[in-house]
Amino acid sequence: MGSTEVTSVPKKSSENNDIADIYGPNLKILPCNNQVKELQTILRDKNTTRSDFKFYADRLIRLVIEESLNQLPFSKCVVTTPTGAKYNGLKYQKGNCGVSIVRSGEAMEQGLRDCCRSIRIGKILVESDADTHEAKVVYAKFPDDISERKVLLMYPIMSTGNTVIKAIAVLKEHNVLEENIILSNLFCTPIAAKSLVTAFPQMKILTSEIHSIAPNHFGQKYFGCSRFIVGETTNIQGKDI
Ligand SMILES: O=P(O)(O)OC[C@H]1O[C@H](OP(=O)(O)OP(=O)(O)O)[C@H](O)[C@@H]1O
Repeated sequence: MGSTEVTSVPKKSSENNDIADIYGPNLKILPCNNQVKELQTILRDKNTTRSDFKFYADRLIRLVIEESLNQLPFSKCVVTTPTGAKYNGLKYQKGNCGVSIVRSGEAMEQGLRDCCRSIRIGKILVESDADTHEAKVVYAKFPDDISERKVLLMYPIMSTGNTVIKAIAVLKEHNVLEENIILSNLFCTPIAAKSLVTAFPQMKILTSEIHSIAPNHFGQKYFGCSRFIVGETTNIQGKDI
C-alpha cells in the first residue's frame, strides 16, 4: 500500500481548552506537529533500533527541554545593536537548576546542558517495588540552596506517576516550593497526569503527549541495559531491550 501524504494540522484551540478543563491550567502539551508526531512514532515502534531510538529520543528531549525553559521567568532588558540602535528584549533570570530522576531522567540532562551550559543538576533515585509498585527514595543529592531555586525536574515516562510523585515529595521536604517546580516529561498516561495535577496543583508540567500506553521500555532502550536489583538475578521489568 502506498503512503498517503499528511498535511500539518495544528491543534485546534478547543482541544487545548479540553486539556485545561481536564488537567487544569498548569499542564501544558508540546505543540503537536508532524515532526513531533514522527518522533513519538519512532520511539513507540518496537522495531526501532537502539541507535535510532537514542538519536530520535534526544531530538524529542531537546524540544521538550526548550519548551520547559520557556516556562521559566524572563525579565525585560535593552541591548544596543552594532548600528547603535536600542533593542527591547528579554533575558533569562538566574537561579534555576535541574534535577533528574535516575535513571531515565538522566537521558534528559544533556538536552538541558546543551541549552544551559553550567546549570547545576541534582539527582534522585526512586525504586519501585516489583510487586506492590510502591516507590521509595534510595538516594537524593541537590544543590545546597535548592529551596531558593526554580527546579526543572526531568523524567521521560509517567505510567502511574508514582515515581515522580515520590521525587516531588522529596523536593518539598527540601523546602522547594511547588510553584517553583517545572516537570519536564516526554510521555504521560491520563492517570498519571490526573494524579500529578491533583497532588501538586501549583506545579507546572510540560509533556509531549498524554496517551494511555506508556512506552515503559524507554530507559532500557535508551541506555541499552536491563534493570536489576542488586542481589537478585531476575530482570525486574522482564522485558526485552
Ligand atoms: O510512573 P511510574 O509508574 O512510576 O513509572 C515510571 C517509569 O518507571 C518505570 O521505569 P524503570 O523502573 O525502568 O525506570 P528507569 O528507566 O528510570 O530506571 C516504568 O516502567 C516507567 O517507565
